[in-house]
Amino acid sequence: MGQSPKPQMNEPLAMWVPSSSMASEINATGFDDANLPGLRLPKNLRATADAAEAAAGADLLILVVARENMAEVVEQLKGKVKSTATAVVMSKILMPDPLSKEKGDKGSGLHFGSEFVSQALGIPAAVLMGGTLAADVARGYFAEATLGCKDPKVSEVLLELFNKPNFSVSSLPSPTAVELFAVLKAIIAVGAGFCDGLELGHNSKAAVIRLGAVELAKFARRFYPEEASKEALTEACGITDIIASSYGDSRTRRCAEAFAREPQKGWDQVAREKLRSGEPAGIAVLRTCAAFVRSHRAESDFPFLARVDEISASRAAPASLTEMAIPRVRASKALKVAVLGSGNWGCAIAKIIARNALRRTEFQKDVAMWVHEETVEGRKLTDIINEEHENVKYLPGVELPHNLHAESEVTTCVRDAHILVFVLPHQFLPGLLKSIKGAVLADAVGVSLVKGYLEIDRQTGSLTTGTQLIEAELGIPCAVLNGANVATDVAHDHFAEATLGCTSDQSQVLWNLLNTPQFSVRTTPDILGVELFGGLKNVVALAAGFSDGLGFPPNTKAAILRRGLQEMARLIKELYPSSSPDTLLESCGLADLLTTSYSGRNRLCAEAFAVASGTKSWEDIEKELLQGQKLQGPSTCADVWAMIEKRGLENKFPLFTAIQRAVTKEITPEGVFKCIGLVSAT
Ligand SMILES: NC(=O)c1ccc[n+]([C@@H]2O[C@H](COP(=O)([O-])OP(=O)(O)OC[C@H]3O[C@@H](n4cnc5c(N)ncnc54)[C@H](O)[C@@H]3O)[C@@H](O)[C@H]2O)c1
Ligand SMILES: O=P(O)(O)OC[C@H](O)CO
Repeated sequence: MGQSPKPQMNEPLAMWVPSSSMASEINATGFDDANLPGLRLPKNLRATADAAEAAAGADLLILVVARENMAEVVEQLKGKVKSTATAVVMSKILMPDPLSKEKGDKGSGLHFGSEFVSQALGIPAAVLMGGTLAADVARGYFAEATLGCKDPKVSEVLLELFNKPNFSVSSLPSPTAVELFAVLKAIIAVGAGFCDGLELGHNSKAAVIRLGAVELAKFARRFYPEEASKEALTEACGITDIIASSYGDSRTRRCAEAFAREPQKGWDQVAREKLRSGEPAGIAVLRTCAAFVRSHRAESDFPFLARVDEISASRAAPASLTEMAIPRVRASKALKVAVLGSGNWGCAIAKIIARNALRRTEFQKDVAMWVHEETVEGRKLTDIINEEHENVKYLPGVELPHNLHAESEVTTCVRDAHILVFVLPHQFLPGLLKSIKGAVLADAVGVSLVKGYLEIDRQTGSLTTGTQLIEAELGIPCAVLNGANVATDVAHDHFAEATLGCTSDQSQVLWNLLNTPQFSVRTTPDILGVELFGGLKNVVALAAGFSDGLGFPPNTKAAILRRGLQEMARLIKELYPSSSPDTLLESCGLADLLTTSYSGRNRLCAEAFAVASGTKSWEDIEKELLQGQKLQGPSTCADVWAMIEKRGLENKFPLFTAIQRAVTKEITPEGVFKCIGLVSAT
């Protein structure tokens, strides 16, 4: 490639296939029915079962070979490739490094595909990997990938070769950085598949994916400190690939789902039934990586990996995936708790709080819950809740603890309360605060579960968040709890995680109040980071709903979520430069974006909005689909947009800008994807 940097793509393109009968079939028909049924291959493609013949005279060798064929293909190529050629490896392969003992402590002990190919053929190897489920890429739907290439000149040529309007490629200077995420993400897809097989619901799945992503970043930092660039996680080879393979129909996820349903079948049988082949590639990656971690005696630092490995080796039951240690309780004075709000999430969290109050001596046993009174089938909602222990309108079918008391008088509810839990739709927060001002204890503490309260000063563009408003109006400190918490799943005790942003003096008591074995709370001092991630995901979830409404496949949806997550983090940094970059990987960040974008109300309504093609208003859709619950995305979006516009930041936030234009019908939902360059060829 050195002498001729621009490959000539108009010449016949040779493609190696595993058998001569397959080669003849493809050359005769123009179709590869085994791998890509129904799609005609380009006319200049010529199949051959002889790898050396396919590679003869080539400047560029694209290796996109199944794991089980890679060694054989490379063997056939040895000594037959041009010494100036470059390989581009797309196969996601991991093997134990045969040289690791000789390398001693310096050796990583793992061998990725690019290193294997480069060493065997004596030529440089780049990689190209991302959220690229093949069938959808072949059909022209938008997808994105990351090129890992050491040589900047070669990188330029490859970017030109691969970048298309519907296939967006960016580059990093290290192939290993790309492979670390794109290959090891298979372990996360195994965990995601287990969640699907166990039917754990979206919060649990988002929590499992988040735990996996955190461990993957930690693994990279620990064992590949030079290559592990922070960016790789938030590039297409990281977040996009993790999401596409955990939610799309990736082979690893599909097999793991089947294994969790019937572990007695074992991987071989599951793979035969689901893939018509042997053990899926992701399981080989999992085993190799787990053995490597054991050899470094580091299992206790990678509990997610260890647990997924135990389940896959039938040493633990699939259901143990989300087991958590039972927390210890510290006794102190009995605190009165008031829950302000009684909607879908209000009742689900009140159930947790009331159960913890019964168990733990530091809380008074009776918990008060303020209900915005209304009549349901001729009866007061407070009476129904107090007599039948069920909120039949907002959380039907879930029994509420008997020590939870519904109260319609808000000042009675907050009287003498030490802890005020704010959990109502953001649009009603200012009204509530006005009505309780002067009625709360001076040493009370607030904790806000409200997502999306962002008050923008239209003159200056300055921002007041919900916790800031509570502190200013009531003169009490306020913590925040946000996370991947679709309420109905939490109410049914499916495992979920949440992030508690609070000061150190509040953290123990609030954690004791909110944490349970099924609702795992992690604390951070980054209060505003937690709160803003919780609000901003409402906006990105609208784009996820548009993607579903328009029928876009998993690669495209994963790409829009990655772009959204980037803009969320960028806006938080812009507003609060001291916020922690680590908050993105807490439940309130990545995991909440996932659960909302796959099963939340914002997603649901935005999908309906896209399907209606401009014929329905948001108000009508909310009424039709949410049975009295509240949609937050469009109004949060308007607030975010006001902030962006006032500060002149449109260019830095193209996705938020485009979503606002679609929400207000200035452009179509499809226009959002076009505005940020996600164009599908179909
Ligand atoms: N539902 C979820 O899955 C979920 C999960 C996590 C966080 N959240 C967040 O929690 C907050 C509360 O959401 P929710 O799901 O409990 O509410 P919801 O969407 O179920 O909203 C209905 C609630 O609003 C109340 N209401 C209606 N008019 C009112 C008024 N004028 N004044 C005061 N209250 C009024 C209703 O009585 C009812 O309690 C929101 O910020 C939401 O984003 C929701
Ligand atoms: O249903 P949504 O879209 O309001 O999202 C619900 C929760 O915030 C998910 O954590």
